[in-house]
Amino acid sequence: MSSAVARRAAMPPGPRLPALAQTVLWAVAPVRFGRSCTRRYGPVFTARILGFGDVVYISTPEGIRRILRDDAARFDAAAANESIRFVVGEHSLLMSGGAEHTERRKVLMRPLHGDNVAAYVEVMESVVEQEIRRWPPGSTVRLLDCFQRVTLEVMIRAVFGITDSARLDRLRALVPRLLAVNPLIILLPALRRRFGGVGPWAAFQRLLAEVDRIVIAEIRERRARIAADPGSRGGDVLSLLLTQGGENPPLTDRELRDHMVTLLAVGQETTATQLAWFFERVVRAPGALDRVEAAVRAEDWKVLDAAIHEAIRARPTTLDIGRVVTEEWTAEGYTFPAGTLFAVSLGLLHLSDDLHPRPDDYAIDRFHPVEPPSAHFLPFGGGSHRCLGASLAMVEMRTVIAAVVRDVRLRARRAAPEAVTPRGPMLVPRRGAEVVVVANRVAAGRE
Ligand code: HEM
Repeated sequence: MSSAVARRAAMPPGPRLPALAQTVLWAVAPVRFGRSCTRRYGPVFTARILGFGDVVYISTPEGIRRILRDDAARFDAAAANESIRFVVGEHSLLMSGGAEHTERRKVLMRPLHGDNVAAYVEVMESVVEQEIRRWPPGSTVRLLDCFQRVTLEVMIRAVFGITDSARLDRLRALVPRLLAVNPLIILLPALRRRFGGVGPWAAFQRLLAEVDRIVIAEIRERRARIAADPGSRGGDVLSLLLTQGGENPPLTDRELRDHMVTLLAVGQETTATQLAWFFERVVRAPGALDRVEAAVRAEDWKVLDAAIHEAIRARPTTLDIGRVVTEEWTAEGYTFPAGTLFAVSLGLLHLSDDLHPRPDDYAIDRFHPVEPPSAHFLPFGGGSHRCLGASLAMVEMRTVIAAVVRDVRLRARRAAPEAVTPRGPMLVPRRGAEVVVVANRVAAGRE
């Protein structure tokens, strides 16, 4: 037996299909592919994905806890994020590990802390109100597009603190194109060539350069403005990063740029997509929308959070997070060599029949009044890489949902659930969460 065959024999079982066929199934319908492999081979299986090689999927609570917490020092998250280094930059939190990661995280933690985030609610309310006014009664709206606009606006104003209207307009146009980066250039480094200035890489480079110019110009101007008048500092994340005290040396323009683009890359589409899935689920589950409306009226935030958590469980925006093990590691009856790539599948954990009975049903009571054990539900990951924007995301989702259900009555455009469809790194509702606006108290022109 060759050593490659021997190594593969020692790996967890997985589909025998050729790598190309597995890659196509994984790329077209990742949730269906993951769930059918789990049913057949169990919660630890090996898939062969072109561009990545053997990928070990793991969705047991014990395995996930060990990778994210107990044995975290033996796992490298940055290596698994390598494919997006060219977007987020070398100073990004996503590109660091160990002590360097701890340092970078500390820097970003304070501005994204719950107390600061509460100050963004006013901006969020005004942004969502403006969006809702554009939904005339009787019309069909694609909520994913609407919430993309809302979360981008919140990001530009509350996180970047940009008020210059020319810059705002330009970023509004550029960012969606930047985030819709052609997945082929993420997966296939060989395509990252300029080919004489034509093709997806050259186009992406031009886009990134323009976003960088705007972000760096904003950083420089803000730095100068705050230096001239410290009282002009805003409460946004960029201003807080520019003025943080302590022993740390001030952040360079490039470091700030990488932090800001990272927040944009990981925070905007996730929240928009999760909001779209929330309504896609809630308008279809019998009684769920009424329950959410009653909770908002009664300011019963526990029920609203339960409804949000259940939507995240039932419709994850990404199926897994990547880790590369840096030394031999024994778990789940296998010994994995250093360099093994793991897909830590929070999505498959949340869809497990054993841990969440009838996982395809949307049921708010799964999370209320008693929540499932924390090892069975990790919406924002865990351990040293746990989502830094969890407070911001939860506050934003509560605020947006509360505003929508207070003023608007929605119903599903079609009874059938929308299919889960990959779009870039996100799993989105195929029709963009289409709903019909039954009534709207604030639609433009009604007063
Ligand atoms: C519903 C929305 C969101 C979900 C479901 C979500 C989920 C996650 C998950 C599962 C991770 C862990 C990744 C890992 O361990 O490798 C993560 C990391 C991260 N998230 Fe979020 N996220 C959301 C929104 C946000 C927002 C709004 C921001 C900030 C503006 C943000 C910033 C980050 C950052 C910076 C990390 C990297 C943390 C680190 O590596 O130390 N996220 N997120």
